[in-house]
Amino acid sequence: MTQLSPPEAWLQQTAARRSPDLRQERAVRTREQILFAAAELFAQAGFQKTSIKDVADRAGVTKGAIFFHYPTKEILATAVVEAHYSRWPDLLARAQAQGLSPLDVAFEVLDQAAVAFRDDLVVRAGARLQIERSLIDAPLPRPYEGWTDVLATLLRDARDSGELRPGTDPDAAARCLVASFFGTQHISDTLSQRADLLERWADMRELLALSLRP
Ligand SMILES: CCC[C@@H]1OCC(CO)=C1C(=O)O
Repeated sequence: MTQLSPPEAWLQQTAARRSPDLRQERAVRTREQILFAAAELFAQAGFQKTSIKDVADRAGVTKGAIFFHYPTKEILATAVVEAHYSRWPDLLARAQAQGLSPLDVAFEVLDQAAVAFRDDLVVRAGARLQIERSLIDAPLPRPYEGWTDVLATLLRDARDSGELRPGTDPDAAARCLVASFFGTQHISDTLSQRADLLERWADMRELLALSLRP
């Protein structure tokens, strides 16, 4: 007697056969589910204290499903760090779409980054993994350089439009902005899990604006 598939399983198989995209959509959803579960655990416990089983349990999938999408924990951590950096181009585009001056775009994008570092789980996880990068045997993206380049370009535009204090080196100022933001979010994370980040960043931002504007 042939074992009949239960109607639900059969329907799913039929649907999958009918629209291969359904299988692909499900794979994309599973991949995202795993990434967010990993981000949650990496942000809370860090790389070494998070196991693939922990991620599987949190995502509600099997370990096999994880290894299918992310063959190693290092590859999974790299995907989280890459997702962290993938947030910034949209943030910059939104800041640039507001018709602000170059210097005001620089501050706006960092203001919004502060909100993301406080509220966005993937951003928080990526920041922690970068701190723990020496423990992760994988070629993670180099930290800080992307932000430094973007801010240096904005500050060069600010200089060229007379918006920067005369004699200010845009590249040096960009490095100072990155170091100031990094240190502010790191101290806030250590002391309050970033609960007070917006207030701390507002204090730092005020001092930086005073030193950068003519
Ligand atoms: C904007 C400051 C730099 C930023 O702060 C935390 C972190 C994670 O490594 C960063 C990066 O790599 O760009």
